[in-house]
Amino acid sequence: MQKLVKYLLPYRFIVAAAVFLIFLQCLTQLLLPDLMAKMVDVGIVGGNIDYIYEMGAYMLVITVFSMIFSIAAGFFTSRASADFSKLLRKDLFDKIDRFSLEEFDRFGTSTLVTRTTNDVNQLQNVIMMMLRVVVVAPLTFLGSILLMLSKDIYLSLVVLLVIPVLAVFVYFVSRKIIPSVQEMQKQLDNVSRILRERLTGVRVIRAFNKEEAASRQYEAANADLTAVSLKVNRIVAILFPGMLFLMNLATIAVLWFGSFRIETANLTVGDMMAFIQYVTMIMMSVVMVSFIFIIIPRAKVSADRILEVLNTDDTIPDPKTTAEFETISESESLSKPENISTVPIVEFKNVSFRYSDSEELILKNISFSVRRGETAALIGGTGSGKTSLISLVPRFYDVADGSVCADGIDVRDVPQSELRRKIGFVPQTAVLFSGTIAENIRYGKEDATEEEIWKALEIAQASEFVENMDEGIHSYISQGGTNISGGQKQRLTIARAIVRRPEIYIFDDNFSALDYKTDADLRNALRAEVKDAAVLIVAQRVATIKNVSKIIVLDNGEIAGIGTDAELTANCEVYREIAASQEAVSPDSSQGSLQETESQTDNTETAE
Ligand SMILES: Nc1ncnc2c1ncn2[C@@H]1O[C@H](COP(=O)(O)OP(=O)(O)OP(=O)(O)O)[C@@H](O)[C@H]1O
Repeated sequence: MQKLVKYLLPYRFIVAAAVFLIFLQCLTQLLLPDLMAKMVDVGIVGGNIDYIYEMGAYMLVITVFSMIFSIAAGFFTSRASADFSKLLRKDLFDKIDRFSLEEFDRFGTSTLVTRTTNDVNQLQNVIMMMLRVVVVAPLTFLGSILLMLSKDIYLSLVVLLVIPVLAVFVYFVSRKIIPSVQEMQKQLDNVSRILRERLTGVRVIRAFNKEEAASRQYEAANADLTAVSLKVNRIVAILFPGMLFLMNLATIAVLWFGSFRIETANLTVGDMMAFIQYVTMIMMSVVMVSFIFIIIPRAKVSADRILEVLNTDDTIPDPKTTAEFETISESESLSKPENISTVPIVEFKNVSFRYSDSEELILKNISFSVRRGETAALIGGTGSGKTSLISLVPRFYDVADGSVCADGIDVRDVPQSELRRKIGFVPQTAVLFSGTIAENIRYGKEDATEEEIWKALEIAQASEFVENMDEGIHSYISQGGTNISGGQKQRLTIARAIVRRPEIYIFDDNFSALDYKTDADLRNALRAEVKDAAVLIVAQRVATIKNVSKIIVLDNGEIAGIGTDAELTANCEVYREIAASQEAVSPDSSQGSLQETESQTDNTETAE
């Protein structure tokens, strides 16, 4: 937890001011019992009304000051703790933002959300309390004891005997809380994970009439969380009445022994009343410390969870010494075709790959290359490794063996931002963010003009439906793109990649969600636009990739064949099987074949 203290350092002056004000407030509190004792002994017992007024006025002024110090300290502590959590949340967000997909897979999204929100809030609350307690508790404790001793040593011993009993009680009860608090945090993660899945999958749940099963699962998780919260609260419920009991016991002891001391020694009634106040103050400081015992373990759990994120080493770091891509301007590259066709823009050299959580290789010995102006289509059964393969190009994951090169340079040797600048990636699941269509498209190119946006939409076959929207490209997309159709969403994500004018387009099975005509129109428009770029495309339908010069057939993580449709039909058993299975289930598949819709010119230059 100490490691997180650095987040308070920028606010050290605010913290210092808060601590100083709390210190002053504490001193004023310690003055009051003695003034009250004097008021009782001289004013009440001695019948001196003026003295009562005088002491009363002192006490009033001190109380007002105490209140002012307390309010000002409150402002400063809340300021420091709020700023602390703002800074911590920012750092957490920045760290998570840099995570590779491997870390996302490892942590899971819901726990990252809880850590950035709930756990940071826990720490914020703790800091607010701690700033007060670390000053008030020791100062009140020691101050009260010294003042007590100055009045009557014998009576003080009675009180001092009760304190260790209280401390031992607090220690043992608090120790019981720590594991339960850790468990509570885990259960909270579980509830938020289930809630998230249920909410995002609400359509599937309804379509399959699984509401009951879903609510049973949620109820079970909820019950687990309730059970562990109850356990923690039960312990807390024992702690406070227990402490109160001991406090009352100490007060009774002071009254009992105090009455003897009044008779036998020279203890005054006022001093005994002050004694009772000191006892209360001492006990309250112990209560405060015990409260720390409860909140510190909670905060420790939160701090550990936050530090786990902050200390996670990037599994995909940028290289220390970076290579640089050769910049070939567009005009140059177009005018010198030899420049652009000799070095493959994407090359896989004996690549093997596994996810960090599995032993098994997902890709084995993959070698192929794609040149500028060339399209390569990946086809293969479900789970054959197509998505995994294309994820290696933007370096979402690192290879286990071999290498992936972009423009002749290993992707591990260039900064990721440089690498990704070359790539227009369209993920399998269309993801849009809350904001306007233009804002979403500008994720691809920050400074894209409206003209460029419309052009990209046109190529992606999205301009028509955007035109029909009330505010065109300034129409608002609600969270996750729920106010547009799945196909429309998909086309917008394609436009987002196109606006970037990348050198490498990667489409992860995005066209199979479109109808055949839109699919064909989009490919035609794209082919005309991306003459200079390489296109890597995951496809499901053989019929739509017949014109592609390089079809890569994946089977169980291995390349089963590379070639044109004709070559593969002649030589690749897996390809024939895929084609045959699709013809068998889709008698009209030939209608959508690009052979019929595309005018093929040069089979090395076609965009799928
Ligand atoms: N993040 C991950 N962690 C662990 N294993 C994964 C992960 N993603 C995919 N896999 C596994 O890797 C294998 C290949 O998955 P991949 O998604 O690459 O296949 P695919 O060919 O794209 O499938 P589909 O056509 O269904 O999209 C599968 O066995 C899958 O279970």
